[in-house]
Amino acid sequence: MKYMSKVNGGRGGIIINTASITSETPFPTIPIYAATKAAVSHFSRSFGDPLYSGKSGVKVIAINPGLTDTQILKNIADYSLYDPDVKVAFDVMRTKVPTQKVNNMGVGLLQVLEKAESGSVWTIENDQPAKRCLNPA
Ligand SMILES: NC(=O)C1=CN([C@@H]2O[C@H](COP(=O)(O)OP(=O)(O)OC[C@H]3O[C@@H](n4cnc5c(N)ncnc54)[C@H](O)[C@@H]3O)[C@@H](O)[C@H]2O)C=CC1
Ligand SMILES: CC/C=C\C[C@H](O)C(=O)/C=C/C=C/C=C\C=C\[C@@H](O)C/C=C\CCC(=O)O
Repeated sequence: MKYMSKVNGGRGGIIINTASITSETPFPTIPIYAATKAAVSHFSRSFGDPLYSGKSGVKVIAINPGLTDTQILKNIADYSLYDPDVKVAFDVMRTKVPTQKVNNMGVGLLQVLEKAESGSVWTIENDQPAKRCLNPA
């Protein structure tokens, strides 16, 4: 921000923070992970306010990916509280929710870069276009 800000002679820009759809709803299998993502989303909404972006010319935006086919989905044990039933519960959840291809994150990100206002949060899931996430819904 220090170097991007127009206040300091920078050119402005866009910061995209990666949250998760787990930031929007209680998520018992990964409570600490979900809480940190809620913080990322909330921080982006606040720091993206025109109070800051109006002067700096730097937009701050968050994205909430849904389940996406990457390595992190194989590392659930590293992120959950210790309980042998947690991995089972997570795997059951995964059978009920579609996992999107990584490519859709790239497509959705371009859509967000083109149209998102500073302070907005966007969900990208299920191989669908990016959709603005309103809070409260
Ligand atoms: N894959 C999914 O279903 C979802 C992923 N996300 C978020 O997307 C982002 C990217 O994750 P993925 O590509 O899915 O996972 P990934 O496991 O494929 O990639 C995560 C990368 O972060 C790196 N990393 C981990 N800890 C680090 C550290 N302390 N310092 C520097 N690098 C570190 C790892 O080496 C790895 O390259 C993460 O913030 C994740 O929480 C959000 C929602 C859903
Ligand atoms: C490190 C943890 C591994 C993956 C988390 C992943 O990166 C992530 O952020 C996204 C998860 C997305 C989940 C998508 C589906 C949500 C479905 C809801 O209908 C289910 C709601 C609650 C589930 C309760 C639970 O499993 O804890």
